[in-house]
Parts: sequence; C-alpha cells; structure tokens
Amino acid sequence: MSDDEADPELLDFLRQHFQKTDLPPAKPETHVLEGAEYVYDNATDVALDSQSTRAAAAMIYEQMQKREYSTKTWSSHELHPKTKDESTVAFIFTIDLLNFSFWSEKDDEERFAIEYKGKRWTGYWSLVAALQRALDEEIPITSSDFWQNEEECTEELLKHVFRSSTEEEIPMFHERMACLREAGQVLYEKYESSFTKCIEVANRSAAALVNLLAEDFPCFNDVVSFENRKNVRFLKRAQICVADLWAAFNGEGFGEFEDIDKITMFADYRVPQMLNTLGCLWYNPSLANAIRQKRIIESGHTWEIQLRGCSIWCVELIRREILRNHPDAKVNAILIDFFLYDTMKEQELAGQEKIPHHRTRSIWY
Ligand SMILES: Nc1nc2c(c(CN[C@H]3C=C[C@H](O)[C@@H]3O)cn2[C@@H]2O[C@H](COP(=O)(O)O)[C@@H](O)[C@H]2O)c(=O)[nH]1
Repeated sequence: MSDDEADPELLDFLRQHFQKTDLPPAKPETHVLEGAEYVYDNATDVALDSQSTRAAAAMIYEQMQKREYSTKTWSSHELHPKTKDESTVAFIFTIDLLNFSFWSEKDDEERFAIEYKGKRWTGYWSLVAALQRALDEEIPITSSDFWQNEEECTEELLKHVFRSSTEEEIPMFHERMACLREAGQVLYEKYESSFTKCIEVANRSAAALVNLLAEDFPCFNDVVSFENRKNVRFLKRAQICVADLWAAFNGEGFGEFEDIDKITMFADYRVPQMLNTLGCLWYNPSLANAIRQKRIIESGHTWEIQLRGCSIWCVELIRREILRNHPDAKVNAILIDFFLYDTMKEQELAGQEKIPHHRTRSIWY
C-alpha cells in the first residue's frame, strides 16, 4: 500500500507515537469542517431538515447542470477581472481583504451604493465596482505598497475610492482601511510585498494557503469559541480568497490547488438566508423572530455561531448527497456555495426575498 493510500489517521497516530522520520509529511488541514460539525452537533437554536436538504441537493445539481455552472462562471460576472495574470491575483486579494459587511439598515434608495459604468451597484458588487473604478482613475488600489504609503494612500483618498452615490458611506470604512494597512505591512515584512509569494509558499495546497492567511494576517483569522471549544475556525474570507483564485484561474496557474475540495462553504450572511429559504436551516422561534424583525445579532453571539456553523455543515451534507447520486459530478462546496449566493442575489434583485438575512456587523464576513 503506498503512503498515499495509507489511512491518514493511522499515519497521524504513527507520527505522534513513533516519531518516525520517514513518514510522508502531514498534509495541511484547515479543521473548518470538524468545527462546523461540532457546532451542528451542539446547536440548540438552529437545526437542519434532512428532507429539505436532500431536495435542495437535487435542485442544486439540476440547476448547476442546466446553467453549466463551473469555475468559468466566476469570470463571466461583468465586474470580475478576466485576465489570468498577477493583476487579477492582486485584485482578488484586495477584494477578499475587504469582502465583508455590506448590508445597510437604510432602504434600497438610501443605502450605500457605487455608481460605475452607468449602473448602481450595492452589496458585494459595490466593493468590486469601487475597486474597478479606482483602477480606471489610475489609483493603485490593489497595490500593497500603496496601502502602506500613508502620504499617498490617505484616508481622504480612500473615502474618494469608496464614495457613495447616496448619503450613506460604506459600512466599517475605518475597519477596511485598517485591513489594508495591516495586510500591506505583513506582505512587506514576510512575502516580498506580493500575494503571489503567499501562493508560492503554499505550494499548490488550498488548505496551506488558508492556514497561511489565518496565521499571518489577523484580519483573516475568523475563529470563534463555542460551548467547550475555544478554537472553532470558520475562516470565511481566507477560504473565499482561495476559492476566488481557483475559480478565476479555472484551477490552473495561480489557481492550481491539488486539495481544493478541502475548502468548505463560506459562512457569510447570504447563503444561510438561502438555506433557510429552502427549508434546510431551521431556527427556534425567538431566533426566527429576531431575523424577521431585522434585529442586530452581536458578533460572537451563540445564535450567530450556530447559524454559521450549521450552514457550513448543511452545504457539506448537500455536497455528499449530490455525489451519492452522481459520483462523477464536478461539484464541490465552493461551486455549491457560489450557486447559492448567486441564486439568493437573483431573488433579491427580483424583489423575491421571502425571509431576511441575519444582521451581524463584523469584519469576518
Ligand atoms: N458564501 C458566499 N458569500 C459571499 C459570496 C460573495 C460573492 N462571490 C462571487 C464570486 C463567485 C460567486 O459566483 C459570486 O458571484 C460575497 N459573499 C458575502 O456575502 C455578503 C455580501 O452579500 P450582499 O451584501 O448581498 O452582496 C458578504 O458577507 C460577502 O462576504 C459568495 O460567493 N459566497
């Protein structure tokens, strides 16, 4: 039996108990999925409905087949970069440094919005539009050297980059500026001022790149305490950063990862909303009321952690159900997640949101 076929748990046991040096190096793991399963096993306010989850798996598979959903879908979005080069790597890193908390308490007319290419963009797309607009205006917004240069990259210039077409400014502006400064510093000190160096160091392992981001960049270290576990890792922006690279480069070049299927669903506020709308996620009445009434749920609150952990686990069950029925399906948690996010956004655009998403203000998602 080759080392690759050997039982990973047996290998771990041998490593721990016999310190044998000739064992193959341990493969990197993010431990996100086991944390999500722990939250699911101990959740008291959020539950999964197995019948709806099975039905969702069938619908998702059928729709993904019909729409030919693949990594190529990522670049097909109007605002996403199309070139397969370092500028796209830098663009993706910048997006996923800032990819959090776009929701507003104002109505659709008054909420933060970016005008770009004759359209009005909100939510995640407002961030992408703001970055594209800045690059069109010759502002090097995706350069880590620029983020570090406090003479050039002033608060005033960043306010200009994220200027809104309404009275409301981008949520958490100062937290976003701090993320850029911090990331610029870490890249300068440890990675030759380039995210492509991080990708090189991860040596084609998605899990290693996720762990590198969580360990070296504090603003990516999305970890919570729940019940008896101190270190439940959700790592949403670290994981979606790797997933965006993989999708943008169609699994080649800077997007080539031999363990990409270790990436889980990204615990944000849209996909849980979609899973709840599909009947897969069930909330206890007080939590369901809080969400319907759009009440703020504090970051780190047990409801929020249960929502996020159970969503990750639910998408894992959907993935397993699809592969059980279609063993050759080219489906992983990333593509299922992207599909659910895009579907939720289509419903929002069509004014068909049945149940609101939860409201937590945080830099983690
Ligand atoms: N789980 C998950 N969360 C995602 C995305 C995306 C966008 N990904 C693009 C890339 C490929 C896909 O096809 C999408 O086109 C943003 N978000 C998160 O949602 C929230 C923004 O929501 P709203 O304010 O309504 O736009 C915020 O937490 C943001 O971090 C995703 O894909 N999955």
